[in-house]
Amino acid sequence: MSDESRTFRTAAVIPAAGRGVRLGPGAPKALRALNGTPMLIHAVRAMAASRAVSLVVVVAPPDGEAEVKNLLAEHALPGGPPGSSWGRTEYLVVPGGESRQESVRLGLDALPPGFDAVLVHDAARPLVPVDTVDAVIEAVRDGAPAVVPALPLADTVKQVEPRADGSPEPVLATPDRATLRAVQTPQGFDHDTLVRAHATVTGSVTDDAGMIERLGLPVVVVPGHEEAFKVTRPLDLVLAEAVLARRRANDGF
Ligand SMILES: Nc1ccn([C@@H]2O[C@H](COP(=O)(O)OP(=O)(O)OP(=O)(O)O)[C@@H](O)[C@H]2O)c(=O)n1
Ligand SMILES: C[C@](O)(CO)[C@H](O)COP(=O)(O)O
Repeated sequence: MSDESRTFRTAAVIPAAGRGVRLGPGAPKALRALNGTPMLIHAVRAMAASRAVSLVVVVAPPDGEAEVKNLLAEHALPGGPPGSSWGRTEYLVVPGGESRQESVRLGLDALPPGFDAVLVHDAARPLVPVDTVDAVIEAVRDGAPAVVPALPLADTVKQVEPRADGSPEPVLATPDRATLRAVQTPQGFDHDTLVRAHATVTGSVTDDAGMIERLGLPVVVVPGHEEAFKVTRPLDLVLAEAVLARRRANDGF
């Protein structure tokens, strides 16, 4: 990182308030364990691993704020426990909302003044490598108002006419796969632009960059990473454990 990076302040907001319905019954998804450690802690460590990130705001399940604070205090984190000011990275916990969008806005509301850039990172993407995090920050620092990491698609994609009754869905079109990307997080934003988007854009979106698109501002893509996949369904847990086992074998971590 250049000298300039010392004056460019970046915070990370981690929405972690979802239930994880698609993962099946159990604790809220972010609190479920991967290799014995809550998914959320992996995600927090992934953000704090970047030297550019000086504050991590965790948006907890609405009834899980105290539990999340305890988890952050119990697990080793770069910069020390929540509230500590002696370390490089500080941590805050706030309660989340009904939707991902609302949870992100509540996390943004908790940010103290003085941040240039904000990352928004799903707790459900616990294994994103630090190089991907840094690539996103770098592109924001270079002037992009919004940056998303993304990967080309491995499958052919069909546009269909959805059928709620379970009957076969008619195919309407086959979009050119070369122009499509599967979008991941952390997504990175100019701070003021993201705050404006959350204050003014109405209607639901599935990612924060979608709000910037609705403002008519540019969003750019940097390469994502296979290990930044989202833990959504039960098989994703198996994959995440396998990735961690491979890291342990390779790095002794
Ligand atoms: N009200 C919500 C809903 C989701 N999220 C967070 O948004 C991220 C991405 O959402 P997703 O993977 O869809 O999580 P869930 O909403 O928990 O999953 P599901 O739709 O299966 O319930 C997750 O880290 C999740 O905790 C959130 O903070 N607040
Ligand atoms: C933000 C996101 O992870 C980017 O791929 C995704 O849009 C979240 O969507 P979900 O339907 O809430 O999983």
